[in-house]
This record gives sequence, structure tokens and C-alpha cells, in this order.
Amino acid sequence: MAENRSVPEVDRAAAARRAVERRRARAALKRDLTMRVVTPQKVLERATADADSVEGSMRITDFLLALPAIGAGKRDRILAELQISPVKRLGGLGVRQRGVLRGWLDSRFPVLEPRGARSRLLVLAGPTAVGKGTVAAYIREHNPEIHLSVSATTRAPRPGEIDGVHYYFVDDAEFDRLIADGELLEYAVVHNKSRYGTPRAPIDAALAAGKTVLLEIDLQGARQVRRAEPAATLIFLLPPTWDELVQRLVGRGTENAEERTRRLKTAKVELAAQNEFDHLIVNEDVATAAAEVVELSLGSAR
Ligand SMILES: Nc1nc2c(ncn2[C@@H]2O[C@H](COP(=O)(O)OP(=O)(O)O)[C@@H](O)[C@H]2O)c(=O)[nH]1
Ligand SMILES: Nc1ncnc2c1ncn2[C@@H]1O[C@H](COP(=O)(O)OP(=O)(O)O)[C@@H](O)[C@H]1O
Repeated sequence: MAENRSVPEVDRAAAARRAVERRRARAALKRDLTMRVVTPQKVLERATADADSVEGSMRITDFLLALPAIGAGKRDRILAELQISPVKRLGGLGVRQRGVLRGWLDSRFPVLEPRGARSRLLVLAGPTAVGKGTVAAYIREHNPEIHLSVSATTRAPRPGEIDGVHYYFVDDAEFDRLIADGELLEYAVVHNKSRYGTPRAPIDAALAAGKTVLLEIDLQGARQVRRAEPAATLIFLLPPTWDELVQRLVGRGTENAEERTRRLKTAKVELAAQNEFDHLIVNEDVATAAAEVVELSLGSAR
């Protein structure tokens, strides 16, 4: 029997379909914001241009939560500081509210203009256990065209770490000699404990051979490289959430409770400095994060 549906029923079905589509579009927008596929400034611009757009209909609370390293507590503090009601949608913000929100976004997530010619030197930094080593190992396996720098360190090797592959494991006397002989591009005491440094010669040779070089180093090292090589590309790897970071550190099982506490203290300092970096990448999934790093390396090669 032909399906006789009244007009209201047809309208209701169409409206239901539209609601599902909008929900899907909002979920995709949240993911793009978290993965830094779109800048928050761009989303705010689109919401301002069209209040009925997906961006315009996004609640300010969802918008802030979608940003890297913003949890519910921080979201509420930001809204109070900016004096924006949590029930607002992006498209419904007033001129003042849009102005203060844009100012906060520019301070927290600066949209950096390209700084002219980029060098082929990439720095990957980020808090302990965010997954730097895992992402770097994935790149080592899948992108042999990228030279991964092997650091020298005075820390003891972890189970499975191979001398000359993961690190050059040296004692303090040898590390002092490397410094004295000017063999390190940068070096630092990390987690107030061991020393880490980047041997200069392999980097110079790889760059001279036209290869892209990836350094996986800490915030202090990244700052030194920025000073020595302003055209280097600095990338900060973020955890999806703070809790996930803690879980990864505990799950890795390579430090005792005291060392974990020490490292998490450093992690908070490093997360607060992420604005010094050119790009933020959330390590939700290793392959995706690695692909984003490689994508940036292609940008530097241009
Ligand atoms: N400055 C600097 N930091 C480094 C170097 N190599 C590794 N690091 C950093 O030292 C910190 C400690 O590394 P590691 O002991 O492997 O612990 P993890 O951070 O938990 O992986 C991490 O932030 C690394 O990025 C280096 O050559 N120079
Ligand atoms: N995307 C991810 N999802 C879940 N666990 C991850 C992810 N990336 C890394 N890990 C795990 O987190 C722990 C810390 O990773 P690691 O590479 O040692 O971090 P880092 O080098 O930044 O200190 C490891 O146990 C690793 O297997």
C-alpha cells in the first residue's frame, strides 16, 4: 500500500534529518578545532558572518571545550573573566563579547604569519609522556627521508632503549667534554635531573645533504634552537587532556612515583609555554599526529 503520510509527518521527518546533519557537522567542527585543522579565530569569523551557520549555532561552552588543553574548569574561568554568559552561542555574541573573545584567542592561540624562508630544522617538544618518542619512532619507521636527531643524555637507558638509536647514553665527564668541545647544538638539564643535548655534527651533515631534520627535545632546548636558528619550525605535542597525559606516564611504567611527580611538575611549566611554538598538534592517535608533523616538514621543505 502506498505510504500515505500527511504533510506534517513529511515535515517532521525532514526536520529530523536536518537535525542529525547539524549534529554531525557540529561534531566535525569540534574535532577540527581540537586537531587544529581550523583556527578558533576562523570559526569565530564564520560565526560572526552568519549566525545561522554551524559555527554560529555552536555554544560558546562547546567551542572553548574543543580547544586544546581546555577543560571544564578552565572554560568556566575564561567565561567569567571575559564576562560572557555560558548560554551564548558564537553567532549570538555582542560586539564587545566578540572583541574580548578574539583578544583572548589571539593571546592563547596566536595565528602566526609565515616567517619567510623556513629552514629544514623541525623541533618536536611537549610534556613528558605525551608521546614524543612514540610519534618520533613512527616517523623513523615510515618516513626515512626525515633525519631524526639522536641526543646525548646522562640519564640511564630504559628497558628496550638502544644506545645510538634512542639516545647516546654518556656519563657526566663525556657530556662535559661534548660541551667544552662545542659539539652540542643545544643542551639542558631536564626534569631537574639528567642532562640532554643535541650533537651538532649529524644535524649539519643531514641539513647539508638537503634532508629535513627532526629534533625531539625539551622546552629549554627548543628556546635555544629558536635563538640559534630563527627559521626553525617549532612544534608542540599536546595530550588530548591532562588526565590522559597522567595515564600515559603511569601506563608507561618507566618512572617511580617520585620521578613521575617531578616530571608532571615540569609538564605544567611546558604546557604553559605552548604559545612560543609555531604549531600545536594533539597526539590523540599516533599515526595522525605523525602525519601532521610530516605535513609540516613538507611545508618547511618548500
Ligand atoms: N634540550 C634537550 N632535551 C632533550 C633532548 N633529548 C631529549 N630531550 C627531552 O628531555 C625530556 C626527557 O626525555 P626522556 O627522559 O626520554 O623522558 P620523556 O620526556 O618522558 O620521554 C623530554 O622532554 C625530551 O624531549 C636534547 O637533546 N636536548
Ligand atoms: N596517541 C597515543 N595514545 C595512547 N597512548 C599513547 C599515544 N602516544 C603514546 N602513547 C603511550 O604513552 C606513553 C608515553 O609515550 P612516549 O612516547 O614515551 O612519550 P614521551 O616521549 O613524550 O615522553 C607510552 O606508553 C606510549 O606507548
